[in-house]
Amino acid sequence: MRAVEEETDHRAATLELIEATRELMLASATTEMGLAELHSATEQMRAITAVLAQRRRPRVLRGDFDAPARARAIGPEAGYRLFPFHPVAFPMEMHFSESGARASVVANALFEGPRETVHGGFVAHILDCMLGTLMQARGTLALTASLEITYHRRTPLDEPLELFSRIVEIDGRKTIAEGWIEHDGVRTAEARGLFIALKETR
Ligand SMILES: CCCCCCCCCC(=O)SCCNC(=O)CCNC(=O)[C@H](O)C(C)(C)COP(=O)(O)OP(=O)(O)OC[C@H]1O[C@@H](n2cnc3c(N)ncnc32)[C@H](O)[C@@H]1OP(=O)(O)O
Repeated sequence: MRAVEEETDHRAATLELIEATRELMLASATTEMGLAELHSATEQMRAITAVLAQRRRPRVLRGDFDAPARARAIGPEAGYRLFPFHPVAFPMEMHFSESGARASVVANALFEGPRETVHGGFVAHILDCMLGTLMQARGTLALTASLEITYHRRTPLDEPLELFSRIVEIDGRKTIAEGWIEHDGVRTAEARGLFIALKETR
């Protein structure tokens, strides 16, 4: 995979920290260790938090706005990782073609809504990311004005999911994009979004 963004050592170290945080979140939420281990782990985590909180920035680090466009210019072999510095965002890497985008993901236990099923809000988050980042990759600074999600069937946890998005129509500042999630070749959810290009430059 070709690296799209230049990373300073500090950003690279932050990436690793965030990856470790994701692993910690899953381990914490699913551990069946005994009381002693739970108390001890909590104490250690609070100690780590105290160290990290000594110097903070007000917001999570952001990726470079142009990085998706650079990935799209390279072609589908280039991967663009969304929200790499944000442990709560759904971890996904998008690949762009001339006309659309795709990604392959697996949703773990942290994203469960109904039993064994991805929460509908995370489905919307994933699809909004697929549509919005495709807009970004096309060089348009646009926000979601509306997003309609149709949940056809349950989107399963711990199973390979294929994500897709494409542009349907462009009319001045308005773009309609659609996206969908497939499991085993069957669509579980679809999205249709209206994006409005901002008047101001970023
Ligand atoms: C810097 C990095 C940025 C990365 C962005 C990635 C995107 C990720 C996707 C997201 O999650 S975005 C976050 C969720 N969305 C928002 O917070 C958007 C909140 N809404 C707004 O900020 C404004 O309503 C919006 C920018 C969408 C539109 O306001 P404007 O003042 O720019 O638009 P205006 O009111 O002039 O309307 C322009 C056209 O769009 C139409 N329009 C606007 N909102 C609409 C709507 N909701 N439904 C239908 N049409 C709508 C409006 O009628 C009009 O049509 P006409 O040109 O034909 O007259």
